[in-house]
Amino acid sequence: MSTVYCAHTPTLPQVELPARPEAIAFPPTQSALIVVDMQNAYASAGGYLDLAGFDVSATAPVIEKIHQAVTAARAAGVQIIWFQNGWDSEYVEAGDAGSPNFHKSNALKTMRKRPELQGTLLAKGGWDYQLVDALQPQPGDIVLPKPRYSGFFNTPLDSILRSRGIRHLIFTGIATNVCVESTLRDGFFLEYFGVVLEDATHQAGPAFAQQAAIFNIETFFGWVSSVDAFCESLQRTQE
Ligand SMILES: C/C(=C/NC(N)=O)C(=O)O
Repeated sequence: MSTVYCAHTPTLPQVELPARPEAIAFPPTQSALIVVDMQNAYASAGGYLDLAGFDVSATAPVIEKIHQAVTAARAAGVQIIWFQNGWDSEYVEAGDAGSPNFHKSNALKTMRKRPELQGTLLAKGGWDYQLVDALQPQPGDIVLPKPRYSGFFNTPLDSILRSRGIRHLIFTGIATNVCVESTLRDGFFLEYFGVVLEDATHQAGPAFAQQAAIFNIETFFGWVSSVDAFCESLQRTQE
């Protein structure tokens, strides 16, 4: 089966990553590994998703897979970008009743239902907002706060990427069907090549939400691979 190459990066050394629907090549120095919202809110018992009734019992292996992907990517010169989703503790950035986010955010809805949680969920400075202890940024990584599901909306992400010549985005994190898919889709419209490492992601909601997101990405917006394939491909190019 053929491999997809970006026509604008032909002279750089390329990593060939086995993926679905076909292999994709990317130059490590013009690629970013994006870790989406690996905060206590999304990955820890007692965090927002858990309190809102979503199952977070299977996030430990995802954290481990992300750790492996980040370590391999960093060693290969891939830019690491950590997203952190949330708002100021007064929730001004979340929007008021004039914003659909006010009505659709399950974090905001949970706090309206349980006023004792007000000011805790996804609030900057709090435990819920923090990245999980096992995944911590290192010098040279970029940490990007974002106020909505897509990492491209109202953030400097596009400038950060374009100023570094980055065209390839490799996605990990939670939730596959919300912030991962939203950002990958926006990236597609902005001419970024998006790959998701599926075993380093987890959905918010039932298993079919993961399957549908992966189907959408594989079929319409990007490519799907695994952490082992990613690490092995990077290793091969460094030998
Ligand atoms: C449901 C949800 C998902 N966020 C994400 N990081 O994918 C939310 O923020 O409410």
